[in-house]
Amino acid sequence: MTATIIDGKAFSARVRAEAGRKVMVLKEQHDLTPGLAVVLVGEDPASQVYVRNKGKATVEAGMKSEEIRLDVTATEQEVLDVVHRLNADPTIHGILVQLPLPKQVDEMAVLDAIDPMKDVDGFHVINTGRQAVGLPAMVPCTPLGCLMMLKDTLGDLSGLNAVVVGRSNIVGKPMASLLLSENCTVTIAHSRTRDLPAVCRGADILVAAVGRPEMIRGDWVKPGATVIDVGINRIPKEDGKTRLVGDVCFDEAVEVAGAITPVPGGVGPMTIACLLANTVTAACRQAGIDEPEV
Ligand SMILES: Nc1nc2c(c(=O)[nH]1)N[C@@H](CN(C=O)c1ccc(C(=O)N[C@@H](CCC(=O)O)C(=O)O)cc1)CN2
Ligand SMILES: [Mg+2]
Repeated sequence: MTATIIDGKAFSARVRAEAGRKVMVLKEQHDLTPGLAVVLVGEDPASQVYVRNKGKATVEAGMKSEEIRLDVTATEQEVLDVVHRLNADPTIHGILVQLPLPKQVDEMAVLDAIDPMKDVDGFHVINTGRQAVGLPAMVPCTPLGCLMMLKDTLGDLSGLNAVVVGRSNIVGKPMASLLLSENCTVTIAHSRTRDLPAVCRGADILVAAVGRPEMIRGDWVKPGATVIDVGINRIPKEDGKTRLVGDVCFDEAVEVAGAITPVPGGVGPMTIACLLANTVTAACRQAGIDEPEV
């Protein structure tokens, strides 16, 4: 039996459309236009594409979009100055600093400088802590998108065994915390985990976020499990071009899993859709109004 393919592209279109409808209500009923600022430091080609796509999606949803580009040689202070200016700008409700940053800039210092209310990436420790203890928080976009797809596929997640492979601050750890909030029994596996294939085989929900192309094989997957592949790895093809693969060997896993996200077209598109959703949420919270029901 082959798995159901979870279509992140179609799902993300619905999330984006919903954000757009909410923006329309906010404009009409509250004279509020949510604004998102994205800061790009340097010229990393993939980051340039993501930032361009974020700007386009923001405008398509009817929001204000501001893009700030700094040279690859920018100092930490220059990046902090931009963040401070955006923190003080009342037309900007969401601030995102595209990662990775050049090595002379301390990522933690920059993320820590963003006003937690405007932290639409959900990377500020205040938001990490608030989410962990069950308070309203801004939730990181990629794990939020994964959770939406899981709930759409499985309904109630209570009591399911979830294994998250990877312990990064931007995906693995927040993903595990969100799954715990949904009453899953959660294991975070990583490079030091003993017998990783056996750990994965115990998972009803398997989230792969290690950044290693096709590391998770078909025989690591429990029959019928739901597999969420966060990996985006560009690998060389024989013709000299490249192709995109996930952290899961899709062709093997699709024969075993109950449902699986493809790469591309799975988790990736949900990241940008959730960014729009988070910007709407941030704008409403800053204005002290309930998020519109649409
Ligand atoms: N400040 C942040 N930096 C980064 C984040 C983030 O959430 N916040 N995540 C990633 C990059 N990223 C968004 O920024 C992102 C990655 C991939 C996709 C996407 O749609 N991927 C497509 C394939 C695209 C391709 O062909 O390369 C897919 O999976 O279908 C969207 C956003 C790191 N930095
Ligand atoms: Mg750095």
